[in-house]
Amino acid sequence: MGKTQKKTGKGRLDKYYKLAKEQGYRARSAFKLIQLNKKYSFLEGARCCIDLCAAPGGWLQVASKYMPVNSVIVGVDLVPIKPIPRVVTFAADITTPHCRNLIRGELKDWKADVVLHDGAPNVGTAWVQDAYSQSELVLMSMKLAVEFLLKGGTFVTKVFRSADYNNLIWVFKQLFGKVEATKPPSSRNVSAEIFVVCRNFLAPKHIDPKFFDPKHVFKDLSANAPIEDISKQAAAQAQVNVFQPEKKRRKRDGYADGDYILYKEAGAADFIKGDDPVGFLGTMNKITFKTEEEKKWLTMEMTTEDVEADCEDLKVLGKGDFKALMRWRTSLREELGLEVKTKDTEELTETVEVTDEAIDPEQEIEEELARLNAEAAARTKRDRRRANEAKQRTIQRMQLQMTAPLDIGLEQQDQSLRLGQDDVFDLEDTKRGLKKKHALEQLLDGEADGDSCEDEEDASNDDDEVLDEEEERERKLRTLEQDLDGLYESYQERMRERDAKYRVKEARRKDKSREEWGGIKRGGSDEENESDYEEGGWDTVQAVKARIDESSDSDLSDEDEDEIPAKVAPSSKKRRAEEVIDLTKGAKKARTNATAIQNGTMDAKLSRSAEAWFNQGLFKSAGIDNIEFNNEDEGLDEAEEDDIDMRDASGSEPETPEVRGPFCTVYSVINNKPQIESDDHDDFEIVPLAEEEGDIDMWDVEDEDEDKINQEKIRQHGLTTAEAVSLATQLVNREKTRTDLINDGFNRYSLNSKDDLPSWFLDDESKHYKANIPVTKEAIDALKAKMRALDARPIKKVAEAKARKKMKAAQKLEKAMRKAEGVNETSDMTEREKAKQIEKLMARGMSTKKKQKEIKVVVAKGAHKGLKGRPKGVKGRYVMVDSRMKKEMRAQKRRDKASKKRK
Ligand SMILES: C[S@@+](CC[C@H](N)C(=O)[O-])C[C@H]1O[C@@H](n2cnc3c(N)ncnc32)[C@H](O)[C@@H]1O
Repeated sequence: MGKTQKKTGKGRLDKYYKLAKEQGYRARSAFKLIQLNKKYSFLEGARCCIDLCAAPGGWLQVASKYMPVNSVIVGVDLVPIKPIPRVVTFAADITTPHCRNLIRGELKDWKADVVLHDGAPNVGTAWVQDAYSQSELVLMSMKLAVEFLLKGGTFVTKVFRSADYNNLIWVFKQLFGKVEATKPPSSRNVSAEIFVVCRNFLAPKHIDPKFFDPKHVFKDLSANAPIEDISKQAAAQAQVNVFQPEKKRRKRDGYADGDYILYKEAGAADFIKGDDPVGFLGTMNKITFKTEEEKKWLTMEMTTEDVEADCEDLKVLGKGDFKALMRWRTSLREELGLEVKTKDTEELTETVEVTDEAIDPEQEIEEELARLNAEAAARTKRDRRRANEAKQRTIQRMQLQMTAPLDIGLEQQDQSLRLGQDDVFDLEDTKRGLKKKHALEQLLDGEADGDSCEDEEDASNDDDEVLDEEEERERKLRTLEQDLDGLYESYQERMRERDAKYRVKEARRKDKSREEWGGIKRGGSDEENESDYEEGGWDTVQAVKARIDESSDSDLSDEDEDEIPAKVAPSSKKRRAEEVIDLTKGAKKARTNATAIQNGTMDAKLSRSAEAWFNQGLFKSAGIDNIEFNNEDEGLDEAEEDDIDMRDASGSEPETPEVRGPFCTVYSVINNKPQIESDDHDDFEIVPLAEEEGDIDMWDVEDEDEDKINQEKIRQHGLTTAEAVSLATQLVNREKTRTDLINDGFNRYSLNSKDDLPSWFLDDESKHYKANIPVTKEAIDALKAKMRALDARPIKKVAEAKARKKMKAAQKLEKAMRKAEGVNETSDMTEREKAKQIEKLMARGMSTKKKQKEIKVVVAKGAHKGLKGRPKGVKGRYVMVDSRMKKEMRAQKRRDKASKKRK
């Protein structure tokens, strides 16, 4: 019972239902159109679309989303549709001329590029009748479509697979160039619906009206096969229904013709005494107890309340209920003497086909041997793989100093026990257990119908299954993960398509993630191999692990250890030299900006030691381009400052460009990249890499030059996060040393295995699973001050306008001065006149007042009366006024003048 209800109840609330809710579509059917459009792309280029049978409006929402902005969308349905932006809707029956007129009125002489039809008549009558009216509705919608469709247009319709299906397709093919039937993934499998996409409307001049006449297009249902044939067909169908009640709704191949009545009742006697109880249960809705004999059966012991309830409505029964009814029938028949017990058992077991062919015993032994061999091989393979995995894990832990050699034994013990490493709660195992138990119960019950036979087979195969269960589980997990990955990708894709904000966020996140821990950094690399050396600690460890495996579990040989640094060393120098140049620039900036807080607000907050640091000559001496920082935590070595110039005159690189300074370290820490250093000298300790690049998992580093980019960013904007500022301050104040920071870089967040983890999970982790770098109050205050300073700055346009004004004033002044010089040099003027003239010129040059252009007032009288356009003889700007206005203006001027004088 339960199963059937699920399909109609919560079972219907599938992922598309949830997606529709999530994305604001009114109906899950919206996804059908989305998927159809994805396949055939008919909406993107359409300028006019008619949706027939559009309520509640899911398809209209999709059309409005995917069609160009100015397109016309019209929706019609029997029931009114809630308004949708830029969609016109009507409530009308699509089979009526009224509906046609409404659409015509809306479209005027426009033609539609797409006509959609997802109509479904109101169900309730027999299915065959429903199918018929559905097909009829399709025909009607096609009639409307061809009337409004543009040549080359598309008609999308829903049809049900019934006897009329082929006829409909034939008609479509007469009118459209391409006709394809498809079932989008969002259409439930249990539904017989299919979508036909008819493209390239041929727009023939004359269309035979018979194409739209259901009588001609479809078969006459009344002229069907005789009733006995129909009932036989129904009975055959019913067999399937009884043993697989959950499948009884599958009607994709169409229903038996002529089976008009949906609700059927029959007496219990027909069931008990009839020859075909299974067919009976499949076709009937109810078993009645009307006759005296039947009523007597009701009082019998075997007719339990459950049986009675089951008889009430056969359509809602599950497999178990049908079995119960069959058992009831058998026992009643025994009671009535219609059947003897042995025969009954026979009957029940007759569905079990035992194909007991004579098997050669030798062949049997060989087969058994082969099976056992295969079993043993599989087991050995599995054990070996597990042992390898455990070994790799141990080595990795040892490398990270997480495991003492003593632990190894413990782990191996765990491995041998295996139990401890399995999931405590494994659904699959539980299921299998239940399955076995069920099979056992069935055997004890002695049930022997088709299904129990299946179960028995299952039980007998269980031993074999145990062998493959591990693989099976892994396979399932893989499939599940792939599915999830796929879904996640499509989710991201959708988000990207829909949401510009999301794209920006993603881009920002990627930017940010670049600043996060990128693994153990190598000192440098060859140009061409640079990207390989960008890899992180985990990959490096992985690579080492791979090598260890290759050299059959032995530690790295001395040879290997020597070999790799030798390979890397020359390029590392070059790389470091490049960093020096970048860093020195960073340091120069830092000098002026004090720990890269460019506005200097941080200065006040810095401790004395920090001040001392920034007061060093290094920061004060202007024009220093190349500064070498000492690699020691103690700060700059005076002696080494003399060796500041890293490049000789020819620009060639220095031999030993050993440069690491606090800013470099801060930068590394901001990037969360610990750099492994040896204690005794300044060079990096190179963590050996595997030779085979293919073995190395790449980090998600998108830009090979990310270090440079980040350094550039810091140079331009300073340290922008509170974490970075805190670390920089701590470093400068000697509260932390580089070694501390490097050690901090190895945290529980940085070296997790990323093996086989799905991308959606990694994405999520990269957002949230990271170390919390402590921030100080001072750092936050400094950043706030920086932001305040930024806020206080005028906006670009204002600044530009001011600058323009300033420039113009300067130009004016310059011009005045030039003129004044000219006046000064003239000989035909007295000194007094010259001085006066120069004073005048300079006053004009200094004045910021704009000379207002004169506007001529023209009175609209005489020749100018009623004149349109420029009056004759008037040049420049003018304004037409009537004489009154002119007088008033003159009076105003007089008054102004008088009041000025009085002042
Ligand atoms: C499956 S729904 C359509 C869902 C719609 N495509 C959506 O996405 O929201 C079928 C619709 O067909 C409508 N319908 C059935 N017969 C109709 C007719 N003769 N004229 C207009 N609409 C009809 C029903 O009212 C029902 O709303």
